[in-house]
Amino acid sequence: MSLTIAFDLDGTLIDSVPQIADCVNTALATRGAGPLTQRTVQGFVGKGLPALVRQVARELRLPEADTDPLHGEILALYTRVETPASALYPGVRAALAVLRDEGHSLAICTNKPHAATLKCLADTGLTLLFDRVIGGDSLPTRKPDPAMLHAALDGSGTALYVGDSETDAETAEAAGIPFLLFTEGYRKSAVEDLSHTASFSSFADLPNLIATRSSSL
Ligand SMILES: O=C(O)COP(=O)(O)O
Ligand SMILES: [Mg+2]
Repeated sequence: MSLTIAFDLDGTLIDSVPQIADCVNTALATRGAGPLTQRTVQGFVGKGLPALVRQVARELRLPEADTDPLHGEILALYTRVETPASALYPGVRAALAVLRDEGHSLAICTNKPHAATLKCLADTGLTLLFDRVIGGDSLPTRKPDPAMLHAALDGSGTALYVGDSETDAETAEAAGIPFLLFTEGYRKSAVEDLSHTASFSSFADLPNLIATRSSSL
């Protein structure tokens, strides 16, 4: 059966924290603030850029009035930063190609800003694999509101969502869509504490996992 499969991006297909931390630290350096470690920045990823900037400002006790300019500067850097192909988690490209060859429709549902998402997909050579790309600023609401996932799935009833975080688990639950949890991303909770249909730790296993699951959808 052919499915529509939506994928989260940061911490799911791409280990993007080094690029995100670079953008954050470049903007902070102009204020004489920071740098933040990649580990700290990783803890702020998953709810979109405005939430990340609020957490950066709180961490460094920056003046409230600086939050909007900081967001604007980080967004401008984020839209231009190069993502190396080596940032893809192992096996991602091959797994996506197999799923396309099997006739599934693929989409992106990420809280990363849309322009930065398009650049990241182009840099890593993934653009043509996806039929739809919904970014964090594509709609009036972000994940965990289910609207983004519904838009990414474009009304398809036979669908799956693949992601790495608490936000993704909540989004899938709110949308009523089966959720496959990639365990090697940026989650903070134990796997058993996240609502999910199945989990996987290697993209080499994903096509088979989806083939097994699709018979019960
Ligand atoms: O929080 C972000 O900006 C992006 O995170 P996501 O790709 O995991 O949704
Ligand atoms: Mg993620």
